[in-house]
Amino acid sequence: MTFDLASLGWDASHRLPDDARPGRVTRVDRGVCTVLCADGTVRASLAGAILSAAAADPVRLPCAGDWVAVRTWPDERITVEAVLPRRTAIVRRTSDKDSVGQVLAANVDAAAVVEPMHPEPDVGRIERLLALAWESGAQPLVVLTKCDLAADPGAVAAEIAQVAPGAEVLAVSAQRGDGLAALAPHVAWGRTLALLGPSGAGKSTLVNALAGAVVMGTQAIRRADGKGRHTTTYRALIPIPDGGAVLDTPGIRAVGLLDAEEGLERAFADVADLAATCRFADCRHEEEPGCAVRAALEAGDLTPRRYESWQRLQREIAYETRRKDVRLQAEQRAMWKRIHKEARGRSRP
Ligand SMILES: Nc1nc2c(ncn2[C@@H]2O[C@H](COP(=O)(O)OP(=O)(O)OP(=O)(O)O)[C@@H](O)[C@H]2O)c(=O)[nH]1
Ligand SMILES: [Zn+2]
Repeated sequence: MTFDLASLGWDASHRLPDDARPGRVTRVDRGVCTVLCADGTVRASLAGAILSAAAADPVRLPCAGDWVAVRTWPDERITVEAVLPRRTAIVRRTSDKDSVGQVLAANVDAAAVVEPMHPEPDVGRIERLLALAWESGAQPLVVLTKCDLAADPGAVAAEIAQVAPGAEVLAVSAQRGDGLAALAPHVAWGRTLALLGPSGAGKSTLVNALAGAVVMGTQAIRRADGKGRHTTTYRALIPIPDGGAVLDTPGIRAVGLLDAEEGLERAFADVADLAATCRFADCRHEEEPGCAVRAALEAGDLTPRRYESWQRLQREIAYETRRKDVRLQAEQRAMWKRIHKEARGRSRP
């Protein structure tokens, strides 16, 4: 089997180590990457250089969507030798314990925040995921699924557009095929669309509709064979027959933000623009005179819900960034201690 990597957006200007060939990671399971190369799909383990880089920073681990350099050894073993520089990366904070980043998807051109219209979209979750999407460097959009179940899909889409400045908002029904044409430009030749959303939002159903075939197990199918509720247990990049790819992320329950100030500014451009016109540059939007944010709240141009959502996400980012800095400082101190100890050991007669 041969595969045209250009259909997935391969950029031939990437430099590869000698004896290595390019490929794109379609999924990762416990350190083993499935990589789509020009001569077909291979399973590859991680080279030592990647493992040691990842020990210092888990963001260096390959993830779905990464372009990598693959090498086949004389004993037929296949390894991923390097992760090529990412154009875009969707990074979340992993656990609440330590402020560490985890890449959910790499090199995607568009990042769709997928949220069901029925029973009703979770506006706060859309805002949070939009901040993550903007931060990634990809073009964010909002895909409202299951529009066949909504009484007035147009009204819901218009309402969500209010909290998604700069992002296209689409209403789709994978079941009926409604609205899918509007997504086509994002999964065209050379382009990759990532789907971000909660379990049950209909991401797998959407992937199948876009791929024109059943490539992902959906919840409905899974229920039939009595398995668990969360159907997508891995991140997967799915090539689309006419070129392009969709990258499905697992039903992510919690998405923490980390170092996402810029993403937040973009996702809340309306509020950030207001804040920029407050009389004082360091306005806390409390009692200060000439506060444009308070004025907008009083005039009803800004909803208290959105204002509070913005403040909450700002606080979260500030807190996590501080925690990460503290952790990095502690790691650095531990490293210096070790170096000094070793040096003392060596200088002893
Ligand atoms: N009515 C209607 N139901 C849909 C539509 N799309 C998906 N569903 C249903 O919604 C449920 C969840 O869909 P999935 O595609 O499995 O959801 P998912 O986001 O992939 O969930 P995870 O795999 O757990 O992350 C299934 O029962 C689907 O049949 C749609 O357009 N209309
Ligand atoms: Zn103000």
